[in-house]
Amino acid sequence: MTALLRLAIVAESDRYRFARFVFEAVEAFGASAFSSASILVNLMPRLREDYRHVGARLEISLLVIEATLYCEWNGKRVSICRLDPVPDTQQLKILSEQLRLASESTDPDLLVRRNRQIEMELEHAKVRAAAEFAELEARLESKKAELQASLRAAATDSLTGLYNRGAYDDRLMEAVTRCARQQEPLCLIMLDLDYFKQINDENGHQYGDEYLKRMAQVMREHVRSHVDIPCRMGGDEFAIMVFAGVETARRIAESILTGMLGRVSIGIACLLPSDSHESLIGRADAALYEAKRQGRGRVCVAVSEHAE
Ligand SMILES: Nc1nc2c(ncn2[C@@H]2O[C@H](COP(=O)(O)OP(=O)(O)OP(=O)(O)O)[C@@H](O)[C@H]2O)c(=O)[nH]1
Repeated sequence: MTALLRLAIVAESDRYRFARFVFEAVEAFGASAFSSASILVNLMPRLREDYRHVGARLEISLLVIEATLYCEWNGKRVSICRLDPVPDTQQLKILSEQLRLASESTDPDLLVRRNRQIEMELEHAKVRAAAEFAELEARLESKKAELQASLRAAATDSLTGLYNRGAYDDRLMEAVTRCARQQEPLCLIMLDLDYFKQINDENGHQYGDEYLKRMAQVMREHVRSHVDIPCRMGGDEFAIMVFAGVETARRIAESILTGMLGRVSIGIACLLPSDSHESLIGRADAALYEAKRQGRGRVCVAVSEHAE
């Protein structure tokens, strides 16, 4: 006995599919299509009855037993036609494979199962992709944070937390260019602690460090946060970019002087239309030098500055 085809009848239309496969087999064996058709005509209502009786699913097979093609379901067997010549094993194998492929490609049960499988795989792929995306995003965020932290570190003086010399140079260049183009006020305040060497020598380097930190704190307290830019140039030298006129800069400088108990010399220069950033630094430096020269602990404004 060779089973050529097993099919599940789960919908009315499956009976017709089965009939089509029977005809394919009859044709392949070169048997009489006419007599097979008349048998099928009688068979179809019986299948419908039995399908309705079982309710949901009727398993049906197409078999070759010796020289006869049969249809079998629910323990019932109906002969479709005699096969002459008797097909050999190879022929049966090829036909059975053909029918299997044809029935699988349209088997509603299989299609539903395949769809479910595809849906499940898609769902898994979606979940996997979402997880991978979230992980990628988290990695990107942490890289971004790392990058921002290292950029901040590169621009920050580690002792005081103020901008360092490199950042000061960049920011001043930008500020001069922008303020000159937009005709906005910019003052540069240069500050240098008085007798800091002596403070260090008398109290130790660690005390000196704390003193530098104190200076940074006083500067922060008196500049306008998120507007003006305080920096540590190196050693006991500091600077502030003040985005305002000379009177505001002077007020800030006086407050810092008071905050440091009069022990800092301060020079101020304001941006002139003819200024480059070097000439602005030069005049602020000269004003600071003048403050030192006059005896320290004071604020000097560069000579060419106008009042606000
Ligand atoms: N504690 C400490 N000292 C520093 C640091 N950087 C520089 N110094 C010291 O700061 C001192 C600066 O001395 P000077 O340039 O002579 O300045 P000064 O003693 O304030 O003199 P005047 O500015 O003329 O009043 C030196 O002794 C440096 O060693 C630092 O990060 N920490």
